[in-house]
Amino acid sequence: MTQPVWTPPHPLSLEWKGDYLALLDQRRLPAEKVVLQITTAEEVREAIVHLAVRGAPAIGIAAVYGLYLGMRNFQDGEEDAFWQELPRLVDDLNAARPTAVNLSWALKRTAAKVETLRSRSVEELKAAILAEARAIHREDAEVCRRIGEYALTLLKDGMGILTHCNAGGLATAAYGTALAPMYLAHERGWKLKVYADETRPVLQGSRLTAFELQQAGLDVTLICDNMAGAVMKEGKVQVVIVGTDRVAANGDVANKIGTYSVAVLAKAHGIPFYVAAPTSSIDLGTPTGAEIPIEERAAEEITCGFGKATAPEGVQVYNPAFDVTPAEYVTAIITENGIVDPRDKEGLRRVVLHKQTIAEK
Ligand SMILES: CSC[C@H]1O[C@H](OP(=O)(O)O)[C@H](O)[C@@H]1O
Repeated sequence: MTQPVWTPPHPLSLEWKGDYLALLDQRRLPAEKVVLQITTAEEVREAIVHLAVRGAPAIGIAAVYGLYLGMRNFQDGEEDAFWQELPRLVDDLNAARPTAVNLSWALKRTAAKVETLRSRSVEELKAAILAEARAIHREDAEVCRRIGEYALTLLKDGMGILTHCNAGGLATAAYGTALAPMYLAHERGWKLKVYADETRPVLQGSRLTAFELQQAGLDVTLICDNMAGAVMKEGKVQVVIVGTDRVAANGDVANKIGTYSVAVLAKAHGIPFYVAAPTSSIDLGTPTGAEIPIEERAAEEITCGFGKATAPEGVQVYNPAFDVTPAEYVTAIITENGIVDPRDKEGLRRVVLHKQTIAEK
């Protein structure tokens, strides 16, 4: 099993068990902790599509384990069939969700690694896929810790912090991105007061962020999304920190729907708005936020959330799962290689191409 660099104080989103992938089914949280035993690529794809596993880094990690699970039945001597199936399966897993660039980043990284071994046996190729999955999994925990360390330099003991959606341990291998500084601050005895937006329609904030932080003993207050402006106006919040699914080359940020509204409110109240972003979420190949594909999800997430009808039958619904916050509303992007102004294109390139990236250590 891949051990994260540190053991977070809550259930892990995913664990490799040697011959299957254990996924904490996040659709059942917070009421039930159900662990799925995943043994096929199709099961991984379904888990990503239906948010049993979610969060940009976590779906990238899960997808590469899925690639291994989908290729592991090939035998030596079946090299032609192996090389025919690999790109098809990469594309199939990559199509599970369009917005989080970590999904394609993890799959492309693994496919590129395996490509360098084209002359090897099927057994060696399969071993290389699994080794890359475990490396990406392991690196994520270290990346999150470093994001937490940098983010902590922007926070002060006693601050009120608002966050949106879940960019915590349940969205990553261990500690999370936006939540990483909160866990580190807690370990250092700081008293931060976290305001978690419930984050309609799938409620990642109330079901996951509030769950994680409460489990860890942190001071978390749950609010409805439409209360974010009020808590800012009342002086309860001194900083906002969120995760991201994709940062474009010009610093525009795609994140859970509602993030743009929070960013505009933060700007209106003179509150710093930070985005915690592993460099695997920074996509220099996408020029601006306008080119980031925004996933639209089923109307039922809004009209019949968690099985209770709350809208008239047949009503028209618009359900984009993400929105784009223009760089001008982002105070800074916090990565594992440093803190950068989103409008500093050279700065974004620098942190992404940083010689000290975890992968190159
Ligand atoms: C560090 S996770 C980033 C991102 O992923 C979440 O989306 P979803 O729950 O739909 O996978 C949310 O946008 C988080 O901020």
